[in-house]
Amino acid sequence: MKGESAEGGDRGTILTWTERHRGMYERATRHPFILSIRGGTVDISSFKRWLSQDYIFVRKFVPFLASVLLKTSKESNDTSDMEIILGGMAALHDEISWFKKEASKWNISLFDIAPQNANKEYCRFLESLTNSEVSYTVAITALWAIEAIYQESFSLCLEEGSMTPSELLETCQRWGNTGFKEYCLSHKRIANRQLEQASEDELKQAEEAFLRILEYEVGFWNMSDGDA
Ligand SMILES: Cc1ncc(CN)c(N)n1
Repeated sequence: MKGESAEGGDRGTILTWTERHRGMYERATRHPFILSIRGGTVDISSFKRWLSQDYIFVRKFVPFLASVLLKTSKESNDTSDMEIILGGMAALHDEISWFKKEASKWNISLFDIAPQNANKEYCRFLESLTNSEVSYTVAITALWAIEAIYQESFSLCLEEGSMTPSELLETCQRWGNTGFKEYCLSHKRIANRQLEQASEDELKQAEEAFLRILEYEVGFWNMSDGDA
C-alpha cells in the first residue's frame, strides 16, 4: 500500500499523523513556556535561556538544511522544491543575524554558552538526519515538523487576546508571521506528496522521525525552565 491512500485517504499523511499523535503534538505546540509568553507571565530568565540555547540549535540546523537541499537536488522530481529550500537557507542567514542582535539586546554573550543535554541530543539527531542514507522523504518530513512546531507555537502568542509582552513580540513574529506559515505549508505539501509515493518502510521511518522531533521539541522547551 502506498502512503497517502494507505495512511490518510486524500487528506494527506501529515494530517493523519498529527491527529494520531494529537496529545504529543499539542505538548510540543502548546508548551507552558509558550503559554507563559502568550499570557504575559513569562519569566525573562527562561526566555533568555531559551534564546541562547536556540542560537546553538540554529547553527546546527544549517548543515541539516543544506543536506535537505542536497537531497532535493538528487531525489526530487519537482524543480520548485529546490527554490523553497533555498529560500529557507536565505531566511536562516537572516535568522542567525537576528539571534545576535536579540542576544545583544538582552545582554547575552553567545560565545560562552554550553549546550544543555536536551539540546545536545536534539542536535545529534539533526546530524543523524544529514546522513545520505536518510531519504528526501524522511528529511523533508522532519524539516516540516521542526519548522511547523515553532510556527504554530509562536503564532499562538500573536492571536487576538494574547498578552505577549511588547519586548517579545518581534521574537513571536519571527516564527508566527504569515510568510513563515506559507513556508511551512510548502514543506507540508512536499512532504505529503513524497509520503504518497513512499514505501511502507519509508513511511515508518518518517513517522518515527516526526515523533522523535515532537519529543525533542518538548525537551527543548523544558530547558527554558532550567530543566536540562
Ligand atoms: C528547537 C527549534 N526548533 C525549531 C526551530 C525553528 N527553526 C528552532 N529555531 N529551534
